[in-house]
Amino acid sequence: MNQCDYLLSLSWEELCSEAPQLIDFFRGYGIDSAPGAPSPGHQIEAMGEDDFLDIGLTKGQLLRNLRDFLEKIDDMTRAGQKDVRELSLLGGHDKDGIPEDLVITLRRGEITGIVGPTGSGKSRLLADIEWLAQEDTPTGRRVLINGEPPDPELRFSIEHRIVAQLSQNMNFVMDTTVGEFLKLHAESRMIDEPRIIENIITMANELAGEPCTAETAVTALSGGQSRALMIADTAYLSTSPIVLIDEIENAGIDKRKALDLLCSREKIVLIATHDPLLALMCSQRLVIRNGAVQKIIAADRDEQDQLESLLQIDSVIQELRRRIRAGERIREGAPGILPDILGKPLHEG
Ligand SMILES: Nc1ncnc2c1ncn2[C@@H]1O[C@H](COP(=O)(O)OP(=O)(O)OP(=O)(O)O)[C@@H](O)[C@H]1O
Repeated sequence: MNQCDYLLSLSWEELCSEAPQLIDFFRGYGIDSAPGAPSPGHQIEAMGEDDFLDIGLTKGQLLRNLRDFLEKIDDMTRAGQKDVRELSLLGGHDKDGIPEDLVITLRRGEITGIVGPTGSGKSRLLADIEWLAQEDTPTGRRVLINGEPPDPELRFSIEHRIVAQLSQNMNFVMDTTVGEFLKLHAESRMIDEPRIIENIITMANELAGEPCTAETAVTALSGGQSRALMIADTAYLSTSPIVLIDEIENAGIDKRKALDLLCSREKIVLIATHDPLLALMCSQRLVIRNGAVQKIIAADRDEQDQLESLLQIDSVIQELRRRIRAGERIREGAPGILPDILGKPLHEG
């Protein structure tokens, strides 16, 4: 029995647990689980000429659409499982054409920072990865997946994208609510789990601090809330194993939680940043100058100690921000703020 015949032989109840996406497919043609209806297969068999006229298809076309739909589900499942274990970057040249001495392999669960002066080429490096460059971008770099050049299907496919990009622009133009937006995204991924939407909203609220609900209009989200929602959405719904982030420093979100979340989902994360905290949270950082990676610095114990001190200072800034937002005055010696931290000098390095 082929997959299509098998699914048509299932009862509505069995279908609900084995292939819930098909329930909506059948409903789209008015074939629904009415009381006493044994299975969609039986209902299709019982349909007369007039019924097919009503839905504007012949029985053959309906079954063909069903097969196409099943193929699409298979495709998406395969894309989600596409096993990207490693991402390698091979050097091209800097802005003056001088060769870039770079061979690096990034693995899942690793966060790599990209640092360097304004205009040095951080976003360009992210774009090279997004395009899975093959000496065909201004830098001449090559990107390998699991040690090999990616096949063209992977490079140019819209559905099978293995790279998710979180850009600096997070403006929504859609007139919809957070819940509907996430539902649409989940449906487009053929994921039918209402809990996932709840989890994404809960996580976005943990990251942003200012809560939104499923009923909040996406156009009413602040910059920080939108960024937090996109990060949580990427972590839970995106099948892309590689995540690129261009600057989250000004978004007012909990950066460490955001990185921990992406890391826990076993993604390969690259983040271009000017923020010392974010840079130090990475497992390693690429230092870019004049369009080329000049140095790779791995995180070490000393820097992790510095990070702990910086995080304390950051928590003071966050607390100041919270109090100022709440309309409070800031007084010297206010509990929990200045004296605790200013007495602790940073280690010199
Ligand atoms: N190796 C290279 N060869 C030629 N052009 C390059 C190279 N690297 C970067 N560029 C170009 O230099 C310009 C600045 O690069 P980019 O925008 O990536 O800088 P950035 O570090 O992200 O800057 P910012 O910190 O301001 O966001 C872009 O036009 C980019 O295409």
